[in-house]
Amino acid sequence: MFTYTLCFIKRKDEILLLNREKPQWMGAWNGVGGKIEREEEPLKNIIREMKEETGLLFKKEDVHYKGTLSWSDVGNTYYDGLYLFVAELPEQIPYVTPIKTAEGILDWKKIEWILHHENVGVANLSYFLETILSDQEIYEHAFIYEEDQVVQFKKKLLNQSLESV
Ligand SMILES: Nc1nc2c([nH]c(=O)n2[C@H]2C[C@H](O)[C@@H](COP(=O)(O)OP(=O)(O)OP(=O)(O)O)O2)c(=O)[nH]1
Repeated sequence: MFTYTLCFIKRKDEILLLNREKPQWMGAWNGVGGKIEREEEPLKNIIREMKEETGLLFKKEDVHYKGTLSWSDVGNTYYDGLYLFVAELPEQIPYVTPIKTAEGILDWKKIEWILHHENVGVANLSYFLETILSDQEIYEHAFIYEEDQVVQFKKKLLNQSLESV
């Protein structure tokens, strides 16, 4: 069981990103999410975090599980991870941005923009974002970090449903 969740909210060709206000990766864009509370299911957690951070309340059916992301260091002194989701925002829901929140600034960004610009997203965004937005398969994305930078990345098909984590 991992500690965190992370979700990318999608509307047509844009995604809602959070410009992080705190370390690590302060000033970089990421999805929204947070820490899973004891005995909270990952899907429940991400729906709660999205409501808290963006004000948007999603139905379970609009939030899709996209696998996991894990991290450790070269010496394996730490290991943790998160559950990845992509949520579809129905087009009829109006949503005004940017919005300043306690976590940072939220803004809609063109998917093409974030995929094709290096160093605007948190350290590992470019390794997994395209996959989770366009690939129907579910993967485990495993990273080794050194001082918050990716030194190794492995991607493996995941045969585990969210219900069995
Ligand atoms: N892209 C990416 N996101 C990550 C990684 N590690 C990691 O925690 N996150 C995400 C998961 C969460 O959505 C968010 C957690 O960061 P945070 O510093 O705001 O966590 P927090 O303990 O304050 O949690 P909370 O109070 O918001 O519930 O960052 C990573 O390696 N890559």
